[in-house]
Amino acid sequence: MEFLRLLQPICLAMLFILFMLWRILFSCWLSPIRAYRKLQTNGFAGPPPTFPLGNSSEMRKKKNTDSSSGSLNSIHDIHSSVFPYFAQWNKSHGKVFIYWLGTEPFLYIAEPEFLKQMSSGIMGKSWGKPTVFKHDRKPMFGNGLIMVEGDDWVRHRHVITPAFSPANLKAMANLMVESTTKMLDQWNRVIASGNTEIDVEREITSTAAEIIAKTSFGLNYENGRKVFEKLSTMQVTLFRSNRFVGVPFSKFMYPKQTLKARKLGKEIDHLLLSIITSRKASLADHPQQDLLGILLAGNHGDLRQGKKLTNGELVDECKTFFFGGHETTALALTWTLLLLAMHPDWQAHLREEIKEVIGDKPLDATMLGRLKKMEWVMNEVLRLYPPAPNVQRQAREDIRVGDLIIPSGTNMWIDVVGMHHDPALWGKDVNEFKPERFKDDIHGGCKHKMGFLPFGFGGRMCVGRNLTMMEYKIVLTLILTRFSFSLSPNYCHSPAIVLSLRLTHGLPLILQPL
Ligand code: HEM
Repeated sequence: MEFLRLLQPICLAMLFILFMLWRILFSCWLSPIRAYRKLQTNGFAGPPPTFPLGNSSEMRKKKNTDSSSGSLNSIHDIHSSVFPYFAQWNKSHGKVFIYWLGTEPFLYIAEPEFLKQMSSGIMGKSWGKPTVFKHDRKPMFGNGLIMVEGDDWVRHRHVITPAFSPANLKAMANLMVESTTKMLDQWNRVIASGNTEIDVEREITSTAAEIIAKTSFGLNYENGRKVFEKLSTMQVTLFRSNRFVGVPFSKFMYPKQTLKARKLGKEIDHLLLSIITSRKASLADHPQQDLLGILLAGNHGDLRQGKKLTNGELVDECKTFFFGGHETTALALTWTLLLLAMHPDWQAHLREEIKEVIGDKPLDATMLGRLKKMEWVMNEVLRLYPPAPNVQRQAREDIRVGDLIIPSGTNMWIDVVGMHHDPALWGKDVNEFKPERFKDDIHGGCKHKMGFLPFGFGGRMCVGRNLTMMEYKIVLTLILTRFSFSLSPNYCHSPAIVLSLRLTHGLPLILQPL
């Protein structure tokens, strides 16, 4: 009897261990293999994976050998340096194939017609985001608009979209002028002290952070800086550690980074929650016209009726705005300054246009729409150096593309850099800086409308693109009217992916006041 009583907990413990082993075996081995077989029987192939790393070790090896700085001759031909493994597999497997991140199969897509057919019948709310990235990026975006799915995505998008309306954005123009002018005054002081070389990447990034802190949260830079610094540290911790994404238990291989990212995530949540709580308390007496103020003012009604975000959701959206709102725009501007430094003729064209459109009048948001050449330049920069270098999806239903079926649950990786640098879509001059491509064609002469995707596609297209366009034009106009610039001999060209497409060694420019 006594023996039986002792046996019971041991049996239960063994059952539990067996259950856990079964779950691990199922999620790390059986389920991915089943997904892989399904993809294979549906006609998809790719580089052979090994268990449990998939193709990750091959990808890491290629990255380590191929991502050295490029020569200035083929400077913009970046696909083979930022995604050397994809460039290699493009040659052997074409523009649609399967590769593995750990035990997660991904369908790689760099073929616009395939993308068009795949996405034509799918609404924004019916797309998923790969579960492996949702876990991986949780401290960064939580369940903000970039990651949320289904009816929750509809509710978030419904509350957020009006905050980015042209009327609301116009009210932010003065704040942008103010922060940029402060930066340029500082450049003048540095130059007056005898130093004509400035790392403009650092300067633009911190001004873009100041702009988003003011336009999103009505914060001065000091308060915004705290959130910004923690987010930047988290980004580097999460995305520069060369981790094995998708490999089971890989987070235990880097416990220090995992714990650091989690701790930073909590600190940021805490900071943002205190900002939101105090803003809510003062909403009636001090309504503010920044993004958070507009969100809070519109955020009434019943959660179930789809009109309201909880405090936790607001925190996640603020993180998303902070990250999505400053880094991508700062990168668009920084890559532009690199290209304009290399092409002084385009600096001159833009100055001429600014003179015609704005003249000596104070800069005002209503004038910006007439800066057409600046739009061509922006598009060409986003084509050559897209700050968001890829877009990811997960199928939530079986999707038919011609004779092929993409099974529900399939992860997809859309290679934006690959499509933007594909000579079959853009012609032989694909790697040349030619803003005039966009003169009479919003697709820049690309042979397929879905070959140019700097802001994503379909219902999930970037919600902040109008804000970006306004900030881009204001900052660039002010820089061009006050300075001419050329590339410093200290510049080292080494674009790299750290979630976004970034410059590894900054952008030192030689500046000359006009
Ligand atoms: C040059 C600047 C920018 C670029 C290149 C860019 C790029 C993108 C891309 C490619 C997507 C689609 C992601 C996907 O489909 O998975 C996206 C979505 C998004 N972007 Fe941007 N973005 C920029 C600026 C901004 C700004 C300024 C904000 C906000 C302040 C912002 C907020 C968002 C949000 C919230 C989404 C998710 C939309 C949804 O899924 O419904 N972005 N962005």
